[in-house]
This record gives sequence, C-alpha cells and structure tokens, in this order.
Amino acid sequence: MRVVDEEDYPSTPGKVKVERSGAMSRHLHRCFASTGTMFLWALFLVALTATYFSVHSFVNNTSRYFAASWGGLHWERQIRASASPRRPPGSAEGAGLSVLVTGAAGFVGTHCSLALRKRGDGVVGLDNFNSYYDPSLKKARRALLSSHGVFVVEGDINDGRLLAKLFDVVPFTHVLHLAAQAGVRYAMENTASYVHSNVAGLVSLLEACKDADPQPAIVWASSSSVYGLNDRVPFSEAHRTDQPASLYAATKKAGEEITHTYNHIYGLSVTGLRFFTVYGPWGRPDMAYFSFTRNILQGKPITVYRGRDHVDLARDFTYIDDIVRGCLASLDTAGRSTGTGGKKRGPAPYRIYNLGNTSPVSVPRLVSILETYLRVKAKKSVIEMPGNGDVPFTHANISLAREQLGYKPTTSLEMGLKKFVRWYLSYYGYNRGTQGFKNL
Ligand SMILES: O=C(O)[C@H]1O[C@H](OP(=O)(O)OP(=O)(O)OC[C@H]2O[C@@H](n3ccc(=O)[nH]c3=O)[C@H](O)[C@@H]2O)[C@H](O)[C@@H](O)[C@@H]1O
Repeated sequence: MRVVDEEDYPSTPGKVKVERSGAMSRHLHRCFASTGTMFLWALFLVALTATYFSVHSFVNNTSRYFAASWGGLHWERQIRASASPRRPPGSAEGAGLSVLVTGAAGFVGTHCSLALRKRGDGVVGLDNFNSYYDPSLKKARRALLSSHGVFVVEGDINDGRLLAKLFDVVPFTHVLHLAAQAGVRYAMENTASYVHSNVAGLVSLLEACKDADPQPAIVWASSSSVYGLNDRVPFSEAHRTDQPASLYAATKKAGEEITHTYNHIYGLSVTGLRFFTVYGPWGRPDMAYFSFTRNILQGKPITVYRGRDHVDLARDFTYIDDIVRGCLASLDTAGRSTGTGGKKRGPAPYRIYNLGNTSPVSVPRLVSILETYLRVKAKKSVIEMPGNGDVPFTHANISLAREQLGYKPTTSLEMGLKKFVRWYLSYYGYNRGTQGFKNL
C-alpha cells in the first residue's frame, strides 16, 4: 500500500506550507513542469474554443445569408415600387399613404391591402405563411395581391433585422398590423404560438416602429374577445376588459397595454381595432362559418355549441367589406407619431374602437342560412359549450367608431354569407350539377 507523502496533501488555500529543502526542490521542479504543461493545455483549449466559435458564427452567418428570402438590390426595388403611392398628382385625397401591412396574406390583410392599392396607396405586405391553416390559401391570396401590384415579403414580425431593413428602404407613413395567432379555442393547444406572435412579435414590431425615421402611425387588430366575461351589452370601449376568457383574449388585451406603453414613451400614434367575428370571401378555414360550409358540403357532421340552460351562442358577425372600411378610415384619421431617434417629442393619439355589426345572430341561425344557400341539410351535433375559452355572445356598441371614423356597417349576415358561399363554391371548384367536390 502506498504511503502518502506530506507533499501529496493539498495546501490550505491562503496558507503557505513550510517544507524541508530536498523535498522542496523536487516538488518545485514537478510543480513547474506540471504548471507549464497545464498552461500549454489551457492555451490550446482557448485557441480551440475560439476557432470553434468563429467557424460556427461564419457558417451561421453564411447560411443565413444564403437562406434569407429577402435582401439585395432587386428585392429593394420591388419593395420601393410596391410602397409608392399611385394617386394622380393633385388628387383630392392627398399624396397617398405608404403602408406596411403585416399578415398581408391573411384574410383581413389581403382585403385591406387590395382596398388600399385600389385607391392608389402604396402597400408592402409581410407574412410568415405559417401553417396554422392551409398555406395554399395564403399563397393564393398572395398571387391575387401580386396581380394588383402588391409585393408580399415572406418573413416574421419577430425578425428585427428584416423589419429594420424594410424601414430603411421605405419611409412608411403607416403600419397596418394584422399578423397574429388567431383563434380562440386553439389557444389551449398551442400556447407558445400566441405568445410568439401576439406578444413577442408585437413588441418586435413596435421596437422597429419607434426606431424608424419617420415613425409610422400604427393601426392594429385587437379583438372583441378582450371583453371576456363582461356581460354588459352592447360592449362599449368604456367597459372593463380585465377578465379575458382565453389565452388568445389575454394576449390581445396585453397588446392593448403594450401599445399604450409605446405610445406613452415613444410618441407612437396607435389605433387598436376590436374586430367582432369577421367573415367573408377568402376567409379563415378555422372559423365556424367556413368549416361548417366545408363539412355540410362534404356530408360530414358539424358540432354546434350551446350555452348554459340551453341558450344558443350568438356572435356579432361582421362582414369583411365593413371591416375594411373601418381599417382604412382608421389609417386616414390616425394622426402622426411624434417621436424621432427613438425619443418622444410630444403626445400622440392613442385610440381604441369596436368594429362590429351591432346585430348579433345565433349560431343555429348561421347554420340555417348556410343550409339554405348550400341546399344541403347539415348533420348537426349540438353539445354544451366546453370550457375552452369561448364566450356565450358578443355585441358591439359602435357609437365611437361611427362618430370618429364615420364607420357604418351595411351588410347583414344573410347578404354576407351569400357572397361567402358564392366565393367558396367558385374557389374550391364545387360543381352542383355532378355533386363533385374538387379540391375541397
Ligand atoms: O371576435 C373576435 O374577436 C374573434 O372572432 C372569432 O372568434 P369566434 O367568435 O369564436 O369565431 P368562430 O370560431 O367562427 O366561432 C363562432 C361561433 O361558433 C361557435 N362554434 C365554433 C366552432 C364549432 O365547431 N362549433 C361552434 O358552435 C363558437 O362557439 C362561436 O360561438 C375569431 O376566430 C377570432 O380570431 C377573433 O378574434
């Protein structure tokens, strides 16, 4: 068994060990030899780590450069052309806006972009084409926009570099922020996507807006869902909105608070629009009117939720063209942001409006209107509303929007669904004669 020498013991930190001379010189020699070796090893490791990180960052940057779907002179030319207003000089409506529309390949985004383009404003779209619902519908919307001269950049609002570049290339006068993770019930399945888009993405966009010179005015999509458990009807902007019933609603409410902060600190002009169950052609397949239509045509059952005590659920369904008019009126009346160089130079407007239809319709009535237009009886399964974030009814008071934006919805659910069904049948190529369902 090996006898442990005194020198093998570690010294107590901070204390010097007194040693005998012979043993000491041996020890010193060993000690220097091992320190030198250790030093060389340490040097080698540092060099290795540094090499690793520089190669890694080079590979990262290079692959990001090659993978990026944006950038370059041609891309910048496309952005500038799309962003240029085309109103005739001296036109009564003024010089025209230059609007960045986020979520441009989405339902409301596409309609607003087209409407802006048609009246001569410049529009650049931004959309990440995620797969929350069929991306081919988003691509078809992009093709429609492109045929009207609207260029849509594929990118995410969380990409600060891309946003900075866009504001670098174009001095946007307005941002119409519609990109979001939508859907009330899906918020129970994929919580992270709501935080990613509706909270982190919003902050990323506001950061870019506050740094932009000039700062744009922002109009963005909040939601009727912020009224949550409020049971005073019709819902007015003055009612409480601190009792959300879903994570979706909570992120939209958070958005209202976050935008307020940016308005307060940086002088950004902000208008939040509380949309009430928007529907229409080119709509969202995840919404009830759309999925009911698909299932009814395919002979599949639909699930109709019912409230407590067998009370029907109801929504203040609002037709897309009415919403578009509300969005454009909001842009036109937005008022300027006041900040420059990331600093507030004076107070800027902060507004919130309900954009609804003011006439709630029950879900069973929605189904029966669809049955009439589709000429097919729905296979209904009526169940009690699960605790999934839904609220029993919505009903907008739109006095404020009427007064300040001139907002006046004109489309009944019957009229609006007729237009939707007509679009649906033509888009999916449904052939009544042969009862065939192409591409459904
Ligand atoms: O107003 C809003 O702010 C919200 O409107 C809709 O949310 P929601 O009103 O729940 O719209 P749908 O998903 O189309 O549902 C409409 C009604 O049909 C009911 N429904 C839905 C799905 C289903 O399978 N069965 C059913 O009875 C719902 O409970 C609800 O009462 C949108 O999906 C949200 O993105 C938007 O923010």
